[in-house]
Amino acid sequence: MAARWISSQEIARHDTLEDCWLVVDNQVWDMSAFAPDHPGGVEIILRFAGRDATAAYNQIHSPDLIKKALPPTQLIGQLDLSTIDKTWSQKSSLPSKSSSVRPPLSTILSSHDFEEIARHSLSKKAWAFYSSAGTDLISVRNNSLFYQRIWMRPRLLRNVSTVSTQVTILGASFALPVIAAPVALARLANPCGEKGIARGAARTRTGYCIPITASYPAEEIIASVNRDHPFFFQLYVNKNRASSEDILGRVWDLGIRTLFVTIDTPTPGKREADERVRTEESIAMPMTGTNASQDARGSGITRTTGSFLDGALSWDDLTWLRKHWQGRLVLKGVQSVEDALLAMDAQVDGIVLR
Ligand code: HEM
Ligand SMILES: Cc1cc2nc3c(=O)[nH]c(=O)nc-3n(C[C@H](O)[C@H](O)[C@H](O)COP(=O)(O)O)c2cc1C
Repeated sequence: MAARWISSQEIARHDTLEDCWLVVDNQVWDMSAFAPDHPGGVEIILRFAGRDATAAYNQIHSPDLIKKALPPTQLIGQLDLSTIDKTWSQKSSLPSKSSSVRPPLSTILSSHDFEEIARHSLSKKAWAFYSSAGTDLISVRNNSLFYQRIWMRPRLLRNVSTVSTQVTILGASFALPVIAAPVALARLANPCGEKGIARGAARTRTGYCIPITASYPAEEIIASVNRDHPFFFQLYVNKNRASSEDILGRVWDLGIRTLFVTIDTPTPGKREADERVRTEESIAMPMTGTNASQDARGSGITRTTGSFLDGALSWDDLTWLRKHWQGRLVLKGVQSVEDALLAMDAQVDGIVLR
């Protein structure tokens, strides 16, 4: 088949995650499907979307990798060299080394490494949001100290040549006894947002509790995963109960059967670091219908998106919840023995501490 010649101007128009073309050695590749799964991170691909990535690509990869990694159908043509103008040449030089370039995943050894890299590579606002905690940070600091009090008492001389981390949690079978917690607005850290987390969870057969505060609607998150996986869903109850009922119906229709209802947030926390860093772009939560904004007090994402939270929620509302949710019910955020006992009396299927 004759090569299709593509002008630099046309290539430049395909510069988004959903519609992402990239040039390597004058060949034009459609990276839209591969970009979110690029082992070197989606950001670097996005940075070259609609541009010539030859120099950056060759610094890292061998020339034939691209043909091995991408199906031939993604090769859509040849850069028409006669259309190269000044704008194209300028954009196609190597970008200066920026702190937003993250090291290869394989070099990250622990969650402390992740935290350190995030501190330097996230936007100021994203870092303030994810790393901040309530008021004087007393709970968050002490939580880490309490974790350090948990010690193992190893029993030895057991045959551990084959071990299995396989586990069943709330009726769902996982490869590891770990569930990724619901954390709002993952898109602040990466354009794939919760879709990326969901894909990773499905690929590694680990749990993920999709938050109502996600940056994508649950429908889009689930649709981006190309295999069956038992996802959980986290609900903050809305003052407008009809809105919560609608969400519960949507989540059920997606095949989700386990609901975590967060009960420790009758009102948004006072996250001071998050208040202090201005919100530069509009940040929406499609399922809560709220947007991050700024006012005289500051730019706290938690506060400005949390106006829907229902401070009137009480144990009596479990009857209402049961009426609209036939699946498993977990209460998230229990912090005292007394409340754990009340949860048992209410016959919920589980509790999450803190
Ligand atoms: C243009 C098409 C590209 C394709 C098809 C592609 C494909 C891949 C593949 C298959 C890997 C897995 C490891 C390997 O086999 O080497 C990888 C890793 C990686 N890629 Fe790319 N890549 C592309 C462009 C780029 C560009 C432009 C950069 C810019 C710096 C880049 C940076 C990286 C990095 C840093 C890794 C590290 C992986 C690790 O060790 O964790 N890639 N890429
Ligand atoms: C930035 C951030 C956003 C969070 N968003 C949510 C949320 O939307 N819903 C929820 O139930 N919990 C949310 N949480 C709480 C976490 O799910 C988790 O319970 C908490 O961070 C304690 O776990 P950790 O010690 O592993 O951080 C959030 C926590 C953080 C730090």
